[in-house]
Amino acid sequence: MAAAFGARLAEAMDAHGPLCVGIDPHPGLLAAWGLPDDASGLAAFARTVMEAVGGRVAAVKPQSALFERHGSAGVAVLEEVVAAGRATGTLVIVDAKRGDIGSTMAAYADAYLRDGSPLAGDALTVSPFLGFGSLEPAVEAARATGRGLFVLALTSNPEGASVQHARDASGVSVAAAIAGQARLLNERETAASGAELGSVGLVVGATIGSAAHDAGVDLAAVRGPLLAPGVGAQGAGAAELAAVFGPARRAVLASSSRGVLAAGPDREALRRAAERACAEAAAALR
Ligand SMILES: O=c1ccn([C@@H]2O[C@H](COP(=O)(O)O)[C@@H](O)[C@H]2O)c(=O)[nH]1
Repeated sequence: MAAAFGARLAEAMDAHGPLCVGIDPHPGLLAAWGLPDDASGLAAFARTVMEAVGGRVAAVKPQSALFERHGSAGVAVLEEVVAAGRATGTLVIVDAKRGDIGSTMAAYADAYLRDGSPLAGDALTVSPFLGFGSLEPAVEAARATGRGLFVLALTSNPEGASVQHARDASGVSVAAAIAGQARLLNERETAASGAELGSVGLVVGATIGSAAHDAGVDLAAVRGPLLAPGVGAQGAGAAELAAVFGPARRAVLASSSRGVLAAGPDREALRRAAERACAEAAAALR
């Protein structure tokens, strides 16, 4: 079995810095790159990004929806991205936000977290809004194969607050309850392995301002990686990263998609855009 995802991610961030480049082939970006909005354009886009940043950043995060919109041929391109990540030693976080009843979750776990599956990258984003316990098959598959999960907790979109900040009768917010469950799993893993970070991360948007504090979420206590989308096109930058994550900042993997991809299709320009975004994130999270 591969080393645990938390340890592999910590090593990748030490080597390359705290940036994940999102691969989001939006129709507008395909057009701006002079590519057709079909599976051939998608493949050219994804290959260009991987050639530009593969082996140079800690992780990439393909957005599954933007591959799925091209049907089975698009999903085949997502499989290519997973393979390219493996070939270049770049961690692949498949952003598919899966979540369902346990029996169906087991099938998602087979697709995205089992050795030998062409869609299985290094980690998967998952949704806990059918109950954290429904994620158990994914937790188990990730643990068994050295993969990781990023559980939605405080998302970067403003609409997320209406659910995530809601409190139960004892005053605990939904986000704090999710963070507490991740913390328990990471405590178990890190107690056994001695690793700094466990493999059950959270998605916490870089755009959320004081929401972690307001919702009673102690991000540092989670002892798991914190995937922070919202950098770049959604408006967050160095100041927001520093303010949102405070004492948890060493666990943060900042994620930017359109903010980097807008520099394409020139590979050198893409590479430089990723380097700039990484340097900014590193300075903010030091
Ligand atoms: O809370 C969340 C969770 C996931 N995302 C995803 O990240 C990227 C952001 O793209 P940008 O172009 O950098 O805005 C995208 O795939 C989202 O689905 C998020 O933004 N917020």
